[in-house]
Amino acid sequence: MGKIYMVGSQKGGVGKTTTTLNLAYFLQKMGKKVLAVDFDSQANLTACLGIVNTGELENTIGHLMMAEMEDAKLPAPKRYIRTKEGIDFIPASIYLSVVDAKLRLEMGAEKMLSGILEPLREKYDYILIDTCPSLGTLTINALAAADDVIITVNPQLLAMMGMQDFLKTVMKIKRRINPKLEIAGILLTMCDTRTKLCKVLTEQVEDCFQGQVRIFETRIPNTVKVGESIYYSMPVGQYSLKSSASIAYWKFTKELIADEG
Ligand SMILES: Nc1ncnc2c1ncn2[C@@H]1O[C@H](COP(=O)(O)OP(=O)(O)OP(=O)(O)O)[C@@H](O)[C@H]1O
Repeated sequence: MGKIYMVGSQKGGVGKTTTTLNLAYFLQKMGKKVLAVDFDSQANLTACLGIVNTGELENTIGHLMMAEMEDAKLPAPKRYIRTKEGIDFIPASIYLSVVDAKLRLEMGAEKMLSGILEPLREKYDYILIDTCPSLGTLTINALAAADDVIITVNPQLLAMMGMQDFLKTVMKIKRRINPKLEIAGILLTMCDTRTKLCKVLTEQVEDCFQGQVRIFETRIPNTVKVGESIYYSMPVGQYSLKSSASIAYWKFTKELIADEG
């Protein structure tokens, strides 16, 4: 049975999509069967996987969520799961924002994504959910579906802002909806160790969460190679295997699954 990771954060632009994409890439390089789910109406992960006109897509995660809400039969997985570079994925589009608005009025709304992903567990070793930067109904759905959360933090932005709110939401969902939910750890992304600000904010995260939440040893460096790889719709591991970000994401993938045996 596959394990479901949510990659989340209350902040935008902190490397959630980049982490989901590269984790998926390196897991499949290790021979694991991976499904990446774009659960953000910005559809950045979908674009990173080579689909540009996302507005024209029919079988997106938004469409599946709508069908789930309406108790309609879901299409067969082969109709909505696509594959790029060995990574299976479910795309997103702006339609997910329509679903978001409808979800708020729906009874038992927090379990919709779980209803879609549970039957897929048996086909995959890992299911990775890329989420939007909010604490709204979509994020709650992702937390209700996940086993573990990877929290991405960019220590160049005000790293601590909103972290406590995000952790409180995770704990609330664990208590009320999804008792198996755990925090896999905090991943520091876009680290520029040459800058004083990055060092100060990294220490702040360590001081605040050490002993409470795991902080991954691997730090993802800030490098132009990531932007370039996204421009070419590729994981950085594929675009530039020897780049510092690629090496770091490879290390992070091994660190993440090391305890799983
Ligand atoms: N290690 C890195 N080095 C340099 N740039 C990076 C790195 N990681 C991500 N970026 C860039 O930062 C921007 C935001 O990254 P990303 O889309 O992964 O964040 P996000 O948290 O998913 O954003 P959102 O919350 O808007 O979905 C992108 O332009 C991406 O190319």
